[in-house]
Amino acid sequence: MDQFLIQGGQRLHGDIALGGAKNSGLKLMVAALLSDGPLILSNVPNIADIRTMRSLLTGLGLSVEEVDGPHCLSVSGRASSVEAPYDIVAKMRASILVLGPLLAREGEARVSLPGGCAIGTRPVDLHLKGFEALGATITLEGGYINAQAPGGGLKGARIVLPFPSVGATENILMAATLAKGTTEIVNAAREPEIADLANCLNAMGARITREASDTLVIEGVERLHGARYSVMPDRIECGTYACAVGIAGGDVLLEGGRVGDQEAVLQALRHAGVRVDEDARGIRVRSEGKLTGIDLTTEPYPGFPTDMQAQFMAMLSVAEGASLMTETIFENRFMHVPELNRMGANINIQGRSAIIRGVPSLSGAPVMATDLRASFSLIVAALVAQGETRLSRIYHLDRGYEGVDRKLSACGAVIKRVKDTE
Ligand SMILES: CC(=O)N[C@H]1[C@@H](OP(=O)(O)OP(=O)(O)OC[C@H]2O[C@@H](n3ccc(=O)[nH]c3=O)[C@H](O)[C@@H]2O)O[C@H](CO)[C@@H](O)[C@@H]1O
Ligand SMILES: C=C(OP(=O)(O)O)C(=O)O
Repeated sequence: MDQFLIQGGQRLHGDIALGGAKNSGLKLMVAALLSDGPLILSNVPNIADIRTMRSLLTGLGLSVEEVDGPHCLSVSGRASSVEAPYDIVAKMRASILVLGPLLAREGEARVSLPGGCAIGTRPVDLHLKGFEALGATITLEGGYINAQAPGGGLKGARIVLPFPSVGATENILMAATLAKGTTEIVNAAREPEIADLANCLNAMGARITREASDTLVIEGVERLHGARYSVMPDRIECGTYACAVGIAGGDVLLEGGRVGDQEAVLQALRHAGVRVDEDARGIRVRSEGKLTGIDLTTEPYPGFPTDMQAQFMAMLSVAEGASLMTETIFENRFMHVPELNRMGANINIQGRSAIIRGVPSLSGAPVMATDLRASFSLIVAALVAQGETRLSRIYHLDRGYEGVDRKLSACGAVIKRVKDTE
C-alpha cells in the first residue's frame, strides 16, 4: 500500500490544473445505460472511482473504451445483465445510481444495498420511494434491492423529496427520462453536478427543465441517443487546493475553477483571510498564511459543502482564535479530528459540532487516512507542520484526487509517494 511523505514549511506558487468532477463524471458514465448510441465523455478524471465505475458498467455488458488516453471515455452498448454485485457497490456507493437507468430501460434491476460507510449510515430510502412513485415494485432480499417496472414501463409522477438528496435526485432524474408522461421532482438537490447531468441527458435527447430553483420537470421520451459531453471541473478539488494555499501561504492559479459553482466556499475562504479572485483562466488564490477563525455549517448546495468540511477544519486549526464547524449532512464525518489532534491541533467534538481552537503550529506525525476528504485534510495540515508527516491508507485519497503529489510538488511542496516498506 502506498503512503505520502510530506515535509511542511513550503509556500505554494504556480498553477494547478483542476480535473473533471468525480461527482459528475461517475453519473455521466451511468447515463450511458439509457442511450442507444455511444456517449463520449471528455475531461473525465483518472481516479480509482472512475475505474470502479468502468468495471461496474463493463460487468453490466457495456463497453468502456479510452479515446486518446484515460481522460476521454466512450461508453456504449446495452446492458446484458441487470445486477450490480455487492463487491463493487461496497467499494463505491455511487454504484446505486445504475438502479434508475436499468429500471427505466431494461424494466428491472438487482443492486446490492450499499450499507453504511465511514462517514455515516447513508440509507437509500428516498431513491426507492421515488422509484415506487414511478410505478416500480421494490423488494429487499439477501442484501439486494430487486426492482421491477410495471408492464408498460415507468410512469411519470410528482415526487416531493423530504430532503434534497443528491443521489436520489440523480437516480430518479435518470429513470424519469424514459418514463411515460411528466415527472416533477420537488425539493430536488441543486448541486452543480445535477445541472451537469441534466445538461448531458438533454444533449442525449432528454427533455429536462428546472422550474423555480428546486423543481426539476422531466417530459419522458421514447429513447435517448449518443452524445459528446465534457465533465464539469471539480469544485471540491478546487476548494481543497484553495485550503492548501490558504494554510501554506503563496499564490496559486487554480485553472478551470468556476466562481459560480462555489460561492459559499469562496466566501468562507475570504472570511478566514484568504484572497480569492476570479481570473480569465480560473480562480487565483493568495495567502500570507495568516488566518482568522470562522464558524461554518455544512448544508445542501448552495450552502457550504460537507465535502469541504475536513479541509477547512485542517486550515482553521492554525487560525487566530476559535472556529465552530457544524456538520448537518453526515452523522459521522469527524474521523479526521483525532488524527489532526495527533499533529498538535486543538479540536473538540461536541455532538454534531467541532470547536477548533487555533494553535500557533502543528507538528508532523504518522497519520492515517479514514475517508476521501479526511485524507486530504491531513495533507493540508502537513503542509505547515514542522517536520515530516507520513500519511498511510491513501487508497481513500486515490478514489477522488488525481496526481496530488505531482500537482503540489509543481507548486513547491515537498511531498513524495512511497511504498509502505520505504
Ligand atoms: C458520489 C457523490 O456524488 N457523492 C456526493 C453525494 O452523496 P450522496 O448522493 O450519497 O448524498 P445525499 O445528498 O444523497 O445524502 C445526504 C444525506 O441524506 C441522507 N439520505 C440520502 C438518501 C436517502 O435515500 N436517504 C437519506 O437519508 C444521507 O444519509 C445523508 O445523510 O452528495 C453528498 C452531499 O453533498 C456528497 O457529500 C457526496 O460527495
Ligand atoms: C463522500 C464523497 O463521496 P461518496 O459519496 O462517493 O462517498 C465525497 O466525494 O466526498
